[in-house]
Amino acid sequence: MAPMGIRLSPLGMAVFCLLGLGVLYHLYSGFLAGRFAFFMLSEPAAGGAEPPPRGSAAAVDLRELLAVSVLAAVRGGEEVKRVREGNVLNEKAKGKTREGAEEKLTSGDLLSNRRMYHLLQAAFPGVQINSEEHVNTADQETVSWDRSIPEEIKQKIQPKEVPAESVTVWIDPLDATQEYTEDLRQYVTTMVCVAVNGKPVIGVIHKPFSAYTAWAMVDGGSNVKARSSYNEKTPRIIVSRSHAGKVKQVARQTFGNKTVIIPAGGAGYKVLALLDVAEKNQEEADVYIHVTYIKKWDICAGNAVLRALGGHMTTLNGEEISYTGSDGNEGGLIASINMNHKALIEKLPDLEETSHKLD
Ligand SMILES: Nc1ncnc2c1ncn2[C@@H]1O[C@H](COP(=O)(O)O)[C@@H](OP(=O)(O)O)[C@H]1O
Ligand SMILES: [Mg+2]
Repeated sequence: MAPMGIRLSPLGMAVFCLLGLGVLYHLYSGFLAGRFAFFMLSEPAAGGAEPPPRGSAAAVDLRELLAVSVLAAVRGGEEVKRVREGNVLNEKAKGKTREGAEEKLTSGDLLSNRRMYHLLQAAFPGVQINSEEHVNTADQETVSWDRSIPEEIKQKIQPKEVPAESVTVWIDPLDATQEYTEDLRQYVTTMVCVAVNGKPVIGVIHKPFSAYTAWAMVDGGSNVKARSSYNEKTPRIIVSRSHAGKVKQVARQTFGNKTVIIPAGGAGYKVLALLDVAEKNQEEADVYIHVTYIKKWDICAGNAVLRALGGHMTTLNGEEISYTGSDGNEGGLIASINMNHKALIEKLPDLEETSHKLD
């Protein structure tokens, strides 16, 4: 039997060619070409977020967010400094911590918060912003961002888009308020943190009284680095001076009675103490430990900076802290860089047991 042959009529051939041309045109100019170009140009988003379609209204560029975060920390810091130098703090008590310490609020906190919040909110209206102080939305401060990106950020950081809904920004308009009221200016910082899907990705820590700013972005770059060495055997431990709880006992139980303990104000200041910060009023330490309850705006920026530089900040049980949802962190914290963080955690006493023994 002869093999079956397929014969196309001339009309069939023409239809077939037209269809082929249509497919080629679609590939060249349309949807797929755009998608291919996007994947060629961008790396996976920081924090594991799926990259949104390029140019989509719901996308935000992390490099732009970093630039605005630095600006917000600096502009907020101007208010913090102005109020302190004017000596009219209007100090109030806004409540008490769980341990019974008075939580203070000053005009420095409120004016800095107002500036930082409105600047970030106007630049990124689609992004969730959590700030330490209450924001009066009717009281719109018009601080706008001129969209300029500082040269150093442009050189070190590539644009990186993520979906706006994956981002949570945490603002601390004045860290170390207690020390601010005592005029211990060296401890005071303003901080901004950007979390993507709960992971801290961008951290900015600014010292308003010495015009020093540290920033870092995970998988991006930074203007600050780790020190060249740390003392892992007998680390100097930096701890809170005004919300200490049992941290000194925990540090001594872990590292011995001779351990050097440095009490200091501010979570931002204590993270900077672990880094190479050329600042005359900055102490140095090897590990930062905090045992009482603390809020996420106090620790997110430091966590992002440490993570970007290869360090760690976890709860005392070694769990990562998620920067979405509730604003509190219950599990204490331990922060280190260029050390075996897991080994540090294993050395810590069982906290439940410790708190019974120490009561
Ligand atoms: N037990 C606690 N409860 C509530 N806030 C706490 C806390 N311990 C520390 N903090 C806050 O964490 C920041 C750093 O604390 P410390 O200086 O004691 O290390 C301070 O933030 P603010 O100054 O921004 O309020 C402080 O209020
Ligand atoms: Mg704070």
